[in-house]
Amino acid sequence: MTPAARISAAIEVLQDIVERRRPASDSLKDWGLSRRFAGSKDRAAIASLVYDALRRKASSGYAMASETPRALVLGMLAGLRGLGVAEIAELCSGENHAPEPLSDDETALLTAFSVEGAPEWVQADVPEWLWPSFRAGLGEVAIAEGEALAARAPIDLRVNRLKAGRDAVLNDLAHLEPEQGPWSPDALRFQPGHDGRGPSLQTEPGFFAGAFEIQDEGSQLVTLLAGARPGQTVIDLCAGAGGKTLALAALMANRGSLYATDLDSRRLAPLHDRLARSGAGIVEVRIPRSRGHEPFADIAGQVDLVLVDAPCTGSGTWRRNPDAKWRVRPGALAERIKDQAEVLARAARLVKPGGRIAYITCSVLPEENDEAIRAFLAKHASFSAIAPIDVLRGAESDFSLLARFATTHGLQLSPRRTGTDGFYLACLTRNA
Ligand SMILES: C[S@@+](CC[C@H](N)C(=O)[O-])C[C@H]1O[C@@H](n2cnc3c(N)ncnc32)[C@H](O)[C@@H]1O
Repeated sequence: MTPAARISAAIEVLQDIVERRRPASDSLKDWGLSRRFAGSKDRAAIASLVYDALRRKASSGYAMASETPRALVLGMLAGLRGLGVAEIAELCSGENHAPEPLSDDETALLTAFSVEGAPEWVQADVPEWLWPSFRAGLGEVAIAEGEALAARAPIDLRVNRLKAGRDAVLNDLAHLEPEQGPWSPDALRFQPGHDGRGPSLQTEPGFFAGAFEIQDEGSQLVTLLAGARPGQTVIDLCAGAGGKTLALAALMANRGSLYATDLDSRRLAPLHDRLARSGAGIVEVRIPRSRGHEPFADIAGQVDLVLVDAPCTGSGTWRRNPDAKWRVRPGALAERIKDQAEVLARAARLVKPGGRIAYITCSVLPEENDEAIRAFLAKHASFSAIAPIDVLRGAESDFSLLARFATTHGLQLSPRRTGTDGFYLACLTRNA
């Protein structure tokens, strides 16, 4: 397919997303299945165009005075990809599956492309209903934070200390030009290419050998700071596919007991292969038999660390999933706040006196972060929040520079602040 035909395809996919209110991944998959002539490179390029258009949906719509799929794609080409109006006009020839030629209005809007005077939520590309909360969480610079969350994300990997050293992995992947991650000693980073795609790390021999896992550096950092130590008893209560379980096993140097579970046992399925690859021998996966069943009743009140990687809106991961930004509904935030209270209360029953709960979200919204901790502390007098500065002091490496990202009870990371996804961590201790 020509670059112009890919743009037409992206407009078509966006039309399907809007008309049928479908997740972008579903529309892209169907498009690919029904257009067998499109190769994998075409499909990847079209997906990249669609996701880039979604990143800047509000600002492109404003600058183009329209939110039609065509306006969003044209606006994205100018606003995000930096194409000049002449280049866009050349792509829009109307011939050989290229988009129709630009109208006079489109030419004028693309020439003057600007979001000046737009409401703040538009400039930040954040849903209007979420803006007050986003602004409260990120303060004066919230527009710049929104812009950073609307940019493309790099791909990070975590070197698996159980299987390899950082230098060996750096060496093995030298052909892909890795950079050292900005914070974690275990993190390597790959910048996305011009088309938004990164290297396919999952086909590298080192990946199959378990030398590394793909994991955003923010996720690595909050796990590092959770405070797991070799020899401890640790539960990963919301383990999902186990990204943090694997990191915990490495931090514990494969010594102690590490348990993983999830309310939704289907989410744990990929963990078994990942565990085998990683060499994490201390992990026991426990599956709840029914809702309300506690698979850790036998060790309740005896656990050193309970990691609560809580279900949340995912607002900190909008760089990786721009579709989710516009799909999240107000009801979902209220639901997640209820889930967070429930899972924290459960963690409180498991942790021992003097032990710790590490509460994590991939969100930048205060309702799911400091507010959730405030509500928990109000109901659990036997717990106190550990001051963020003390959480940093307890880490194995010097993370003191992160102290400026402290909130009332925790630490807030974000693409603009730390160059990572937007993660929140608060540590609580059960008073002895
Ligand atoms: C943010 S995801 C976990 C991601 C995972 N820890 C990782 O690092 O890849 C949150 C998980 O919490 C689970 N969950 C939701 N409510 C829960 C509850 N009450 N108890 C335990 N897990 C819960 C969800 O099924 C989901 O898998």
